[in-house]
Amino acid sequence: MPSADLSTRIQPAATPPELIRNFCIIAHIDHGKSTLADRMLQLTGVVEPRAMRAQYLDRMDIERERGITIKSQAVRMPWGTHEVEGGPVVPHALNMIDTPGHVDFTYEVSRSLAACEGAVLLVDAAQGIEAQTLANLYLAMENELEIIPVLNKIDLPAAQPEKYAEEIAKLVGGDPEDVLRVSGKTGEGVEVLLDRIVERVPAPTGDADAPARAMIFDSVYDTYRGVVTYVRVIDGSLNPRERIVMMSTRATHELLEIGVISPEPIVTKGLGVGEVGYLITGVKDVRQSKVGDTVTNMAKPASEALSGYSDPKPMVFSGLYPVDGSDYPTLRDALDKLKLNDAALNYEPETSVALGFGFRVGFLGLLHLEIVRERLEREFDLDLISTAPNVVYDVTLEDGTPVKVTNPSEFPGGKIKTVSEPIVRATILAPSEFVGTVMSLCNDRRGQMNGMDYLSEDRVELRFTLPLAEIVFDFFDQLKSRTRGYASLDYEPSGDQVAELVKVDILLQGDQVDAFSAIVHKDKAYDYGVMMTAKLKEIIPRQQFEVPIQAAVGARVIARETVRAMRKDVLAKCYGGDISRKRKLLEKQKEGKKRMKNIGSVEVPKDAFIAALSSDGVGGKETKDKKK
Ligand SMILES: Nc1nc2c(ncn2[C@@H]2O[C@H](COP(=O)(O)OP(=O)(O)OP(=O)(O)O)[C@@H](O)[C@H]2O)c(=O)[nH]1
Repeated sequence: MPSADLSTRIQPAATPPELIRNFCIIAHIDHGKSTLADRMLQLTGVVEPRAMRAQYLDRMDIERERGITIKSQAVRMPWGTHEVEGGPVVPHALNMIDTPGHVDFTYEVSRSLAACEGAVLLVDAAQGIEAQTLANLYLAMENELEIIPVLNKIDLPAAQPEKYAEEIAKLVGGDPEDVLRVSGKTGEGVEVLLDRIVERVPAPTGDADAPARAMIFDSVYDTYRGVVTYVRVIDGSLNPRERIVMMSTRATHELLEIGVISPEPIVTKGLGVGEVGYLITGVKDVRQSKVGDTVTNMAKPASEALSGYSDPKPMVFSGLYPVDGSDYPTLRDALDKLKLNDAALNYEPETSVALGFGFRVGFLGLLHLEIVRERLEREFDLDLISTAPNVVYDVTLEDGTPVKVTNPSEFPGGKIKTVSEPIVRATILAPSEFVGTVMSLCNDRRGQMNGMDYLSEDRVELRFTLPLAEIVFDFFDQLKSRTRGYASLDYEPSGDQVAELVKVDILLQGDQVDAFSAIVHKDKAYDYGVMMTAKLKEIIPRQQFEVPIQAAVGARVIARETVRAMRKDVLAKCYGGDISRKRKLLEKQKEGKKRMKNIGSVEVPKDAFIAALSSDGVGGKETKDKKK
């Protein structure tokens, strides 16, 4: 991360709070947040034109390639001037906190918002408001941030700033004229936006003499320096060489280095009220420096932590197996390494009859799954199979024992009282002509409608409660294809709900194949059984004997297909001749086959498993779509 020459640039401690403006940019994926951030870095002079590169703040390769922001970053930029009485004229310090836009990372977004006083609501002038903009806007409003509405990409011929300014004004209140118009690409209007931030975003307030309290809004593992923790100081100050305490775990560390990012790290003599910067304590694992936690001073500790800390909870599970079994140790090491930088990732070893040794991994959502998988494959050169993603079920047995099921094969076979599944509150935005389509899709997925609002004449916001399990598979793809790409989706967890769920097993020649088991709603068990048996019939090669493929719920078979046996042409040598001779040969063949059926076992090539389980294309579509 920091280069040696930069870390030796020492800045004086603590900027006075009245000169600080902490803000973030909230936007739907692709509406141009990173591009706008680039222009701001350039205009404020923190990045020299020759050092500029696109998406300056997105450090991870994967972020840059896919053009998405995964980890938030905070950067300090000088802007405007302020006369200190009797003193010099000094610029304001604008701290821009970049937030990830995707629903999987909502928790990180909400922590970043809590570190700001203002939010730039950035909307693509050719697209209008989308579901993620709405979700993040509501979060910002809950945090009582000053909202600065901005339309971006006004240079596009398809831009309709008038129309969308109305939409935005209706949503956040105020005059459509008040909505700024900028182009992150050409830089038009960006200076006005920076001035507006200084003018409208309130300066931070806090008690400089109180015990130190700083909120962690991000922590990143760096190979050379250990964990770099990003904080926003609320009260008091943090200074080098002090011992600090993480309030949720009571763990203590020494502050080895403290500084601000602008946009490379610059060491400072401390961080005061309202300031945003980074801490280095030499810890090696981001779990010791958790997002949302409060940092205080050990010598003079705060009595109460800042509110709102929660552990990230994995929502979606999938089995990850190396295609080549001998890669298992590499996969284990790779997961250990990724975990250093991803507090939300968790995994346990797992074995599967079909796939061998692997791990059951918990993710925040599908995009998270895809990113982890891609990083494993790319950074550690692994070839992986991932099983179809599933959610976590809470099963209660008849005797009252609770069982947590993160893998369909763990679903208890005995007497079950109830099964509950996670549900989400989903917001879908679509042009009004697609209202019927969206409703019927959500109905198919066991959704319940909670309400609907017109944002403008032709755009509607629909709200549903849906089981998470119905969304994790191909919901987003379906939504996009049925609305010709116009709908957008966002959702947040909303507790658990009891549902009639059953486990469907797949049997090959009577043997259960664990990797294909699935937990589905009882009304959909039959469809799943038929779909899976048909798919397997296609990919399992013919054997010397007949192979039945069955789908079963408990002991009841609900679907069946058969892979016919290969038939050797035993009559090949009989030219003409007696019919009874032919019959005799065929009878003999039949006998032989019967015997084989008993002794034979099905040989299924691993490729067939991979094809049947392939979850390629599940999730992360948003990011793929945008590449087109
Ligand atoms: N014409 C035009 N294109 C823009 C403008 N701003 C951004 N873009 C383009 O829009 C696309 C998305 O921009 P990004 O800045 O990567 O979007 P983002 O919102 O940061 O995306 P995430 O980081 O994934 O949230 C890129 O292809 C940009 O070149 C603009 O003002 N005008």
